[in-house]
Amino acid sequence: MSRNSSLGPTEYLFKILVIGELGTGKTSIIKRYVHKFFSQHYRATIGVDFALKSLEWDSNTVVRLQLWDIAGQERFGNMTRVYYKDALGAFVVFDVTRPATFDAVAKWKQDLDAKVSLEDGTPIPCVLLANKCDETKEGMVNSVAKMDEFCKENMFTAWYETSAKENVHIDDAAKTLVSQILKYTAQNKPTYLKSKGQVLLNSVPNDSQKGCSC
Ligand SMILES: Nc1nc2c(ncn2[C@@H]2O[C@H](COP(=O)(O)OP(=O)(O)OP(=O)(O)O)[C@@H](O)[C@H]2O)c(=O)[nH]1
Repeated sequence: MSRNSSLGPTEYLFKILVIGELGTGKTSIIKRYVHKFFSQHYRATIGVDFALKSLEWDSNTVVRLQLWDIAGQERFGNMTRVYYKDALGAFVVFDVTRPATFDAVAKWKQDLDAKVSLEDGTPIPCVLLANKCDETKEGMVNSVAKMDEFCKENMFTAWYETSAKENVHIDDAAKTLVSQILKYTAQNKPTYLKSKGQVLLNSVPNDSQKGCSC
């Protein structure tokens, strides 16, 4: 593998939130993505849980995702502002077999956008996950056109039908989210990374940025 510097690849650490109603599959999606594992057993998350996923993005870039698995019941608590602080991306998850969980998506997104934003005031990149697609033969509760429109109205970067059980589209959704964050960080480095408290390790110095950018 070729490296463009003796300093090694640039390493990013991104804080990513996973939010949505109770039992929609947030923990299961993270377990599938990070540990390649699925369990039917349901144990509600209390407060928040964490997982770390490392991605060799390309030969010059390593991305570490710090995944914050936030309990569904937290929408009614007063800790979300604390949990959301300095997040650079988010997934909002709903359960395609329970329309009420889709009805709550806009509330989660509004709560998110009210409490965290990018330096320029725009919402952080956020991907909507229509989870448990393995359980619906007819497909989505909503049509593709309706989902596209909903995402536009609510400023989601993209949406995917996912299944933690059968490992459908989880990697794709994560790639979309990470590429959106990288696009933003590439345009706003280094002040953005500094101000958000992100770790940028082994950064390749350029003319305007000598030495450590941490
Ligand atoms: N069929 C199917 N079941 C799933 C899928 N994802 C999760 N489940 C099941 O749904 C239940 C809830 O999943 P969790 O991952 O614990 O849900 P959660 O969103 O983390 O729940 P809270 O911690 O309460 O917010 C569990 O019984 C899982 O096995 C999926 O893609 N397909």
